[in-house]
Amino acid sequence: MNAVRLLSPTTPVHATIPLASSKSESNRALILDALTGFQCDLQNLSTARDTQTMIRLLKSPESTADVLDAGTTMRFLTAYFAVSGQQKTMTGTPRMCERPIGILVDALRTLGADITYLKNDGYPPLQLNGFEASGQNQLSIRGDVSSQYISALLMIAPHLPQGLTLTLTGPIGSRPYIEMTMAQMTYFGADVQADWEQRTITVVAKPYTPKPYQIESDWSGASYWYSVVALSGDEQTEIELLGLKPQSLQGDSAIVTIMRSMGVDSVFTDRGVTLTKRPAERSLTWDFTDCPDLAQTVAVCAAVNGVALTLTGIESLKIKETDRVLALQTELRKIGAELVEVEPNHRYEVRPLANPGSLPVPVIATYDDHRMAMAFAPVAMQREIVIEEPGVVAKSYPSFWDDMARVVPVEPIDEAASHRA
Ligand SMILES: O=C(O)C1=C[C@@H](OP(=O)(O)O)[C@@H](O)[C@H](O)C1
Ligand SMILES: C=C(OP(=O)(O)O)C(=O)O
Repeated sequence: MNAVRLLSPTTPVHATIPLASSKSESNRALILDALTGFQCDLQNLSTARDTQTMIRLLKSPESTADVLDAGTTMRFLTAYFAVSGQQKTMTGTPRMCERPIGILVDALRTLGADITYLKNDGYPPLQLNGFEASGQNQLSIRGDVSSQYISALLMIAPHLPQGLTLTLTGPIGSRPYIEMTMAQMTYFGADVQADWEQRTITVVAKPYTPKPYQIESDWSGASYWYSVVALSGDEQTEIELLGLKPQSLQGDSAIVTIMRSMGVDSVFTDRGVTLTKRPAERSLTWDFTDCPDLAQTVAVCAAVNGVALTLTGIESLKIKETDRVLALQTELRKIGAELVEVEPNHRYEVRPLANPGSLPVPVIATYDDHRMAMAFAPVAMQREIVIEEPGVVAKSYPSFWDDMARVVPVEPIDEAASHRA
């Protein structure tokens, strides 16, 4: 199977969705557990491929760690293997080998790691050759490329002989992910303090304390269900998402506020959150610096519902699973909208196409990016749509299509078979 056809709903939309658990929380918990010597009872770990890859590689005796396309797994494991003195080759998919890692490697080298690049400077694959603490405990690090470098360094910092003080330079992207890291470290007994005015984060040398830890459902995965409700034409639509809490470590819980403007009410219960429809606003401006993984969901939803959306803070999308800005620009045209960069300051607008003509059933390419597939799927609430390479969702939300089938008809298309016939 290499595509799915989604048809518009034929019955009222009332569904309970179990959701995957957070791969971000899971991958942090796994590194912190490893640093306690694997003594924690981690509950509700994600079934996401990124997390399953982390679990497999943490305990693998093999000398090559292939992280596939998992950014956090690459960045967190590089730091963990480096400071624990393991000799490993770190590699991944061709796209992973185009995603920068030089900022993290430079920092780890300053701390005492011996790391060499096997192909291109600044990018995987890498060879980790061992660790001898340099005694250095102060580092400056850019905050505007990926917060994952900062999270990776923070998590290993309690195990450095003199702890670590990071000074963040430039704008700080994805800050809630840094705060998630700090909160999970604190839970496991670390002494970590941020002074956001001074732009420093200080970690004391002190081992983690093993404890049980329960991982929350995934707010990034929840965003697609918000879009389903926003795009539903049925005023009685109701979707219950299990395992989400109002006070979350995940910055992507900002979807509650964004989607309030775009026509979705959220009511929290002791099981999770129930989504219903409310009147939508006609325009919205949102800065995605803190929640880059929501940008695709919101852009597609705005395009279909005719909300005039202005997006800022989406520069980091260019170095994720694909160039997500380019991918959105190409695929939004198939549903009659465009994403236009408006100078200055990297502002983008989602606008209806000037001359859409009569558009055929959109066939959406997914560029090895789970979020392209999941962001476009809710379009089915309004019109038939085909999503190519649906298996991409396994990166973060393997049961996505099963969950989607609770709401709309989902038909596999085997293109190879149709060509053979
Ligand atoms: O730390 C994390 O778990 C993540 C941080 C973000 O990456 P950047 O910090 O590179 O923006 C986010 O896009 C990614 O999906 C998960
Ligand atoms: C960007 C993502 O993940 P990562 O950077 O961990 O590959 C994502 O899940 O959208």
